[in-house]
Amino acid sequence: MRCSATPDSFTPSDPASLYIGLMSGTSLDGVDGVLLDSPLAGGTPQVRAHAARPFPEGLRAEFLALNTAGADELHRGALASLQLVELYSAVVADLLQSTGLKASAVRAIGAHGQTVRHRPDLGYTVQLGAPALLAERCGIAVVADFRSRDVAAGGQGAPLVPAFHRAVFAQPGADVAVLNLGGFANLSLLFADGRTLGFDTGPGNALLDHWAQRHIGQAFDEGGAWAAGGVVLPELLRALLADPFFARVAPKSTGRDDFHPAWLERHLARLPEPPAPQDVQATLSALTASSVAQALLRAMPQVAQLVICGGGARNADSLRRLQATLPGVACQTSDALGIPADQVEAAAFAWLARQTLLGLPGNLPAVTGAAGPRILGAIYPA
Ligand SMILES: Nc1ncnc2c1ncn2[C@@H]1O[C@H](COP(=O)(O)OP(=O)(O)OP(=O)(O)O)[C@@H](O)[C@H]1O
Ligand SMILES: CC(=O)N[C@H]1[C@@H]2OC[C@@H](O2)[C@@H](O)[C@@H]1O[C@H](C)C(=O)O
Repeated sequence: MRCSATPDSFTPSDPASLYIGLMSGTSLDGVDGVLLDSPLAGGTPQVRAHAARPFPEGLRAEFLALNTAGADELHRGALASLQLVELYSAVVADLLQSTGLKASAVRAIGAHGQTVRHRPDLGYTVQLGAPALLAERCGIAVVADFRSRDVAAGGQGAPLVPAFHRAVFAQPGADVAVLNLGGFANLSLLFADGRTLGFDTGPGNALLDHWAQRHIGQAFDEGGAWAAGGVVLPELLRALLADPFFARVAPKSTGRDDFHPAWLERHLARLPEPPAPQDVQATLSALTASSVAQALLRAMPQVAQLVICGGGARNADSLRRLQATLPGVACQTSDALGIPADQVEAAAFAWLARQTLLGLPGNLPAVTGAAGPRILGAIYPA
């Protein structure tokens, strides 16, 4: 368990301003939770506490397996959802304990759930979880299933974080881009004139994690040190970047349905000889950086600032490659702007739960392509 809170006990901005956000993302590393203080009167939302718990290995493996067709999926998915709630409840308990708050002080929990399929092209997206059980366990209202309403309105259901990125990272008079480097990567473009755009750019860490697990037996490449010692294979990089997803115009979103180990294997099999695994890791890292840079420069050529969040912000090799592909852009992690990189997504889902309870839209139609703004999610009362 990792847990931190603001050092002194705090008084919330107003009695209805505290929300918890729980994020278990596509990299399948575990659950991040934050307590967000987002005053009714407005003002920039503040993270007051953070807690994180890793997935037990069995649950991680089961969620990974549930990303592809398999036997008895409904039963297995239901059981995995119940296990996820155990982890979610533990993170909520950690947050309450570290802040000394009672459950009744928290207005709602925004629980993302675990994405196991994402097919907006077919009209659905699936985030596993058991929100009724979470509400029962915690005694706090839960908002869940954030993406389906946007998909029902013809949208991609993702990315949903751009509106929150605008609330916390926009700077008056500046064009700012925000990159979430999770299992997959997405950009938010915060234009100085008030417009916000955003889309998924492709793989973030998911393929890097897969390759590191397979060849060095580690869940991820710590600091990107292994990738940094490899040599980028230009022919492979060109072939990977030729995937039609990268050229598609937004709105667009992606996930393990599109970029998976078999996709990589198909490309590797076409090389004249088997590459050194470390060079493949370097090439995958270059793929993330190049796909982000290409998409960013196409959509916001004048960009001068890039804020990086998500666990990939802890990968020095990824940061170095991003900076090298974007020489004119000042790249910094979100830590420098007040929200540590691994807390931003959880904070976004706390904020989205707040939007829902206040009867406000959470999606941005210009981002997702939905027919209009929609109040997202389903509410499970305390
Ligand atoms: N110290 C580190 N060195 C290198 N990589 C790291 C480090 N810490 C985290 N990561 C990377 O970040 C990933 C986790 O990122 P994060 O939690 O933001 O993803 P996620 O929320 O699961 O994904 P998504 O945003 O796609 O839903 C890990 O799987 C790993 O690849
Ligand atoms: C379907 C799904 O879970 N998508 C995630 C995933 O992880 C990154 C990228 O792909 C993004 O589109 C989205 O998450 C972020 C938090 C979002 O919705 O903004």
